[in-house]
This record gives sequence, C-alpha cells and structure tokens, in this order.
Amino acid sequence: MMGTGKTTVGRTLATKLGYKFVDTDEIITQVTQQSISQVFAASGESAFRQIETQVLARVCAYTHLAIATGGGIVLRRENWSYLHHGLIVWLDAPIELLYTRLNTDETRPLLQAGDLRTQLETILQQRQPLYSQADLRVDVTLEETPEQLATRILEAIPQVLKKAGEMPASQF
Ligand SMILES: Nc1ncnc2c1ncn2[C@@H]1O[C@H](COP(=O)(O)OP(=O)(O)OP(=O)(O)O)[C@@H](O)[C@H]1O
Ligand SMILES: O=C(O)C1=C[C@@H](O)[C@@H](O)[C@H](O)C1
Ligand SMILES: [Mg+2]
Repeated sequence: MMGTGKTTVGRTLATKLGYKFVDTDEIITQVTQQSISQVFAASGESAFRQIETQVLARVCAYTHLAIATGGGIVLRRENWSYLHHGLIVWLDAPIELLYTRLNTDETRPLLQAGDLRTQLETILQQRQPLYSQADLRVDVTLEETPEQLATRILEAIPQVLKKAGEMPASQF
C-alpha cells in the first residue's frame, strides 16, 4: 500500500542482499520524463497502469534484483504472473501509520481528493484480498526503522522458501 515503505525498505533490503534495486515508479518517471502525478493528470490512471505493467514485465526477468512496485501493482491480474517471478513481500501497515506519513504528501494522486483517512480505508479495503496473496506479510510499525524492517524480512525469507519447497509439485 502507498506509504508503507516499499521504496525505502526495498532499497535497504537490496543492499543487505547484495542485490541491485529498482523502483517501478522511478522507472516510469524516467521513461515518461514526468512525475507520477503528472502522468495521472495528463494521461489518466489507466495509461499509468499500462506503463506500470510494461515496466514490471521487463524488470521481473532479472535475478539478484529487489523491486519496489507501486501500491496498485496488485490490481491487474496480468501483473501477478510477473510478480510471481520473485518472492512477493507485503508491507502491511495500519491506517493510522499511513495517515501520519502521508497527510502532508502531495505526490500520491489517488490520495489528493477528499478525506485522507476515508481514502486510505476505501483503497485498503479493496486491495487487502490482493495484498494477502503475497508470499510474505510483514507488519509495519511506527517504531521500526527501514533497516530493522529489512532485517526482519531477510530473517523471514528462509521460512517462506522452506514452505514453498514443502508444497507438492502440483501446487506450482
Ligand atoms: N520504517 C520507516 N520509518 C520511518 N519512516 C519511513 C519508514 N519507511 C518509510 N518511511 C517514510 O514514509 C514515507 C513513505 O515511504 P515510501 O515512499 O518508501 O513508501 P512506498 O510504499 O514506496 O509508497 P508508494 O506506494 O506511494 O510508492 C517516506 O517519507 C519515507 O521516508
Ligand atoms: O497505490 C497506488 O495505486 C499507487 C502507488 C504509488 O506507488 C504510485 O504508483 C501511484 O501513486 C499509485
Ligand atoms: Mg514507492
């Protein structure tokens, strides 16, 4: 979800893993030469989602790469086939934390109209079933630094891989 720390924690996680790091929003900004808000304003959400899928389709092919996506990457069914090239981490944060982080932020176009808490609740309610399809859910708290969160993710990964290994072959 927006504001949970995908970009911030993803970058730290990549360093810890010795991986490269990319952020799909940053690539979209570079490719279009526009900010995310400008892309939404000039071309609309649907055009943004199309570019987002194209970017994900490219970056998911790499190994030794940590990818931070936009929070809406889960919305298109097609994106899931790309996401499943890797291990998908869901940073799950309570509304109050998101509100604290985002209430003065003007860079998230989907959060600019109306009451922020209501907007966050509505979007989170729609997306929760999709986010829950991730391989690993990590609770985000106000107290933990990006560094601590990245460490916690690293520590949890072997367990996720072990579980995947225990699945019957038909599950893959
Ligand atoms: N663990 C943390 N502790 C304190 N501040 C954090 C933490 N993680 C992220 N932040 C701050 O919260 C804000 C949102 O973080 P970030 O941009 O990484 O979120 P995001 O999940 O990438 O959002 P989006 O989906 O909109 O790209 C930033 O200002 C960032 O510095
Ligand atoms: O959650 C979302 O739908 C979004 C999250 C951001 O990362 C950007 O991708 C954009 O603001 C849309
Ligand atoms: Mg981000």
